[in-house]
Amino acid sequence: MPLDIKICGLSTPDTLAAALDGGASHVGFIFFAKSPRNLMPAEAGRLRQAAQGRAQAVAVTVDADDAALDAIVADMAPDMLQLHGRETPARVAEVKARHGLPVMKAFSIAEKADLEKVAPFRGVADKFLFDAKPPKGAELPGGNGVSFDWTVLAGLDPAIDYMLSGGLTPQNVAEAIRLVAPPGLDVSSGVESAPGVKDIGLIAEFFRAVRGA
Ligand SMILES: O=C(O)c1ccccc1N[C@@H]1O[C@H](COP(=O)(O)O)[C@@H](O)[C@H]1O
Repeated sequence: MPLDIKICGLSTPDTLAAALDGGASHVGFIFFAKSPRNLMPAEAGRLRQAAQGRAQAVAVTVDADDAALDAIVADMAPDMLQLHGRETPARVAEVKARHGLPVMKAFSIAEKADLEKVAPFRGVADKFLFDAKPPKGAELPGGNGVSFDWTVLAGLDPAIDYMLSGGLTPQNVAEAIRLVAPPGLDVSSGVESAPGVKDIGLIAEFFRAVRGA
């Protein structure tokens, strides 16, 4: 099965084009005011048009209420919603029913025991994203460029469809693939020259590293 690759936190047409030309299966747009990658829904809606028919456009939200999600869905028309906060299984089910869109639920992982949090979401969320726990005092629940011990994913039920995330870079992605052979990868900070500033060269380097793995 081909490896899913999501380039997340895109905010310009040229870096989005680099992600699509590189072969991204998913492109992510952030809706979180404290993030340097934050977009307004209409802005993401204009950008995401280039991804139509080429990659899944993912709206990344954090404990968003119905009004915020309504605006994102109306103005951006995402293919998928990523819920990156403390959403419960009931809330995930509610969001799916309200918007009729697939949901990727994110989890913060540090040790094997953290994977037990996934069970109540199986059959509710369509996909999972395993990210590192944010560093103490961090403003963002994700997009911190921090990795976790990927080996905790070894032995995970192969029926769990997930993206490995957190601190991936062109330098370490081959090692992540070698260690856990994840079905998908998600990168943001690792393809930036500064927080929130995606770099076309680093995006291309990331795809080269994945292909060479
Ligand atoms: O990237 C952000 O600013 C962000 C904000 C709020 C929730 C999630 C966010 N990003 C997600 O975290 C992963 C990992 O990022 P990184 O590669 O470690 O920088 C990113 O791909 C988004 O899915």
